[in-house]
Formats: sequence, C-alpha cells, structure tokens
Amino acid sequence: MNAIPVIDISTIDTPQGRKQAAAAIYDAIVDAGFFQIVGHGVPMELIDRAYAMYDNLFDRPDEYKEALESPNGNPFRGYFRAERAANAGSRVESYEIASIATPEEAQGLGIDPAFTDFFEPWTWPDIDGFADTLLELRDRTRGVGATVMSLFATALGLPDNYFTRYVATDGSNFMCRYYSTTSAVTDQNVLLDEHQDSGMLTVLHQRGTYEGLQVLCRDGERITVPVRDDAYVINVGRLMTRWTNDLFPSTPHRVIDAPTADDFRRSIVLFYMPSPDAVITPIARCVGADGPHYEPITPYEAQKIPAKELQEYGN
Ligand SMILES: O=C(O)CCC(=O)C(=O)O
Ligand SMILES: [Fe+2]
Repeated sequence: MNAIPVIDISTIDTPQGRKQAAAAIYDAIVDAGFFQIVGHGVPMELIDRAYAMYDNLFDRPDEYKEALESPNGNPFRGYFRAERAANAGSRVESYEIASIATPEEAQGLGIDPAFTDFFEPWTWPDIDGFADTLLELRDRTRGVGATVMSLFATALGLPDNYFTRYVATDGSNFMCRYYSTTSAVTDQNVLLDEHQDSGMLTVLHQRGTYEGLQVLCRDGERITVPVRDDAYVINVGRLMTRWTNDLFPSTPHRVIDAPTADDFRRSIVLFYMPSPDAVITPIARCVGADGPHYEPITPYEAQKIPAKELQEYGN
C-alpha cells in the first residue's frame, strides 16, 4: 500500500458503475481500511458554508466557547478543547452534535429506554445560520454514509439495503475538528494520537494546506492522506470490524502538526452509527470455518470496550 485509493461513486446508479465502485471499495477496505470517494454529490457551497460557520465559532474568545461545553464534561457534545502539554501552543478544538438530542426524543423514536442515555444534549451557539447549516450538512453526510454502507453490502454479496434497518434510527455523531498547529513535524508533535475509530463508518472531509492525516499500514509504514476539497475520506471503526468478522480492519491513524506556522488544518467528520439498541452479529457471509470471532453486541455496549492494543494490529 503506497497511496490511499480515490474511488468515483458518481455512476453507481447504473448496474455496471455500482459493480465497479463496490469492487474498488472492497479491495481498498480489505487492504488498507481507508479510501477517498469523489462524485458523492454533496454541494461544495454547503461544505464551504459549514466551514465558515465553524470559523465564526472557533475564532471567538474562549469564554464564549466554554459556555458551549457539555455540562457533564462529555467530550462528544458541544464545544471541547484538548491541549497537549508536550507540544506547547497546540490545541485541538471541536464542536460536536448527534443525530438525536435527548433520551426522550430517542424513546419517541422507538429506541429501547435501557439504551436512551446514549443520547445527551448539546448547546448551540447564537450564530445566525449555524444550526441550520450544520444540520443540513449532517444530513447530507449521513446520505453519503448510507451510500457507502449500501456499497459495502453490494461488495459483500448482500442485498443493497442490508444495513438500512440498522440505521433507521441512528446513533451518529457529527463534529468539526479545528487544529491549532505549532509548525514542527516530529513524532512529539502529534496533534491527535494514533487511534482506531470505535464505530461503524467514518466519513471525513479535510480542509487545509498540508497532509496532516496519517494512516498506519499493516507493514508499519505511515502514509498521509492527500487533502482534496472534492473528496470524503472513508474508514471503518471497531464495530464494523466486528460486524465483518475482522474482514474490514479498523486501521490506526493520527494527525500530525504542520510544516510551517502558516499552515492550517480543519476537518468535518460524521461518525455514522446504527441505533444504540441494534444487535450487531458477525455477518454470516464473513464467517469462515473458524466460526464467528465475536459475540453479538449492541453499539451501546460496544462503545464501552476500550481500543485493542495498537501493537496487536495486523495479527
Ligand atoms: O481530523 C482528522 O483528520 C482526523 C479525525 C479523526 O481521526 C477522528 O476524529 O477520529
Ligand atoms: Fe479517527
């Protein structure tokens, strides 16, 4: 693996186009666990508008942003900031929303009450157009996630709509990460530590002037993901690895600092998730003679399982 494949999905409405895209996606995901898609149909105007909203938020004083922090300290709701002691001046700020805001709303959508504390509210900033813009992009990005899941289904020889019922009510999170770079590309100057994503599917838009996202390949090499305005970066998390009985790897990745002080990086990410009460059982087609590698699990339970030690990766 020496480059992350770029796959055009603009012709998947034709049987031939769908077959080709699904085959390319299968090869990419089984091999590296990462690929980029173009031809996804999300308007650039909407993506630009969302980045402008996030700029408006993150450029404000800390006190303004801190008022948008989760009252429970949940790093995945509203505003959050991480600073690295080892890396003076670097900050990673984020603003994150979900698909469903409250346990009551979740229960109204038919989610088992035992699972509804998965959902916690967030506070919107009082910035004109902020909420409308983010909700519009969140929903369009979920559409991209649904398309990729349908292509996974095709690639696995399953009906195209195989995953649809699992995401009918969804447990997704949607965030912007805003990196303050300090301009020193060394191993100490990692802005986001190497990790596997925990969920089903990650749909990530990158914006910036340098290749900050690094993917750890099975051979131990790290390759960077080119920043393309017209592309979404796709990878899967540990829940999808379980679902596919280890066929689709949740590949470790990290974000490094910038080469110069003038460089910048932002990303907008959808962590596309099934309903927290869906039962995820290794797909029969992915189970070989050695049987399923995992017990059935719900996303609710799965999020509590800590990351596999990274050194085990590739075993
Ligand atoms: O911002 C990025 O490019 C990477 C974000 C990421 O890996 C994550 O949020 O899980
Ligand atoms: Fe990640």
